[in-house]
Amino acid sequence: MFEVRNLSKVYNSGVINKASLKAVDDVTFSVDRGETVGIIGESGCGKTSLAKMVLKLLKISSGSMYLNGEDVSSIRGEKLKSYRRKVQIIFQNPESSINPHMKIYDCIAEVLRINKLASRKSEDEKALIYQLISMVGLQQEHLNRYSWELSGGQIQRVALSRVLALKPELLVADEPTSMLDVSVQAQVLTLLRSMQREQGFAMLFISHDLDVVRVMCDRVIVMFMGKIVESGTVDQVFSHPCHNYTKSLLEEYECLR
Ligand SMILES: Nc1ncnc2c1ncn2[C@@H]1O[C@H](COP(=O)(O)OP(=O)(O)OP(=O)(O)O)[C@@H](O)[C@H]1O
Repeated sequence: MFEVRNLSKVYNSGVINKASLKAVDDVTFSVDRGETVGIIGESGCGKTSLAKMVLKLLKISSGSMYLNGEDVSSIRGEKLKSYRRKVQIIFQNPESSINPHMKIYDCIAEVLRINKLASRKSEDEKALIYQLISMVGLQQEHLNRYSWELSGGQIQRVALSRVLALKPELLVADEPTSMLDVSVQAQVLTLLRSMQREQGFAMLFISHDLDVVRVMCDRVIVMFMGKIVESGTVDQVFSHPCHNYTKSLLEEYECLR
């Protein structure tokens, strides 16, 4: 469904003393419809750079990406617009994707209007918005509030309702619950899984939290200094890690349990 082949990202810096850093180094993997692939690794190993390339927010230095078999590495114009609708992200910090000056109703309506998902007849739009918020467990009274009048978990639900509206083919979840209270984390993760079951999208799940990865993912990719050093099913990687870095990551995890 979605595939990256030999993807790399090199950052160049310095005007006089030119320096370059290979943040993502020759990464190849795929994720299928309905499948969740976890991406784990220490801070600075290149997870976000990889996610940004997948989202086409960052230019790739080399390699290629395919969605449903089509090479999307250098698409532009209408094709890029359509790709951006099919590939969505849920951020760590949901506030960053919700305009604090708009009521929640308008934040959701904005997505429907930009993507022409409901006729502008207010009744059609309202019906779809009511349906979306009920799918993510919010009530109609929340629609009349601003994001700063909601809890972190409720804002993440609003962000999810906007993603649901677009029926994405691939969802990149970048630490989607790390800013939430532990009690709310489980609710949001359960919601994410039920959304995936309903809509069937593929998911790339970036997380530092190995417990969450264990519960959410089918397969896992371990990154170290920009490279994939290990990958496999969650059971394989957690029970029989091969690479020294994965072993130390899991030892640390076992100590904290
Ligand atoms: N715009 C940039 N210009 C130069 N270097 C960058 C840029 N963005 C990231 N880097 C560097 O690339 C490397 C990978 O960064 P990246 O943010 O992809 O890592 P990460 O695994 O997502 O880290 P974290 O878990 O802390 O978010 C780091 O060394 C970082 O300093």
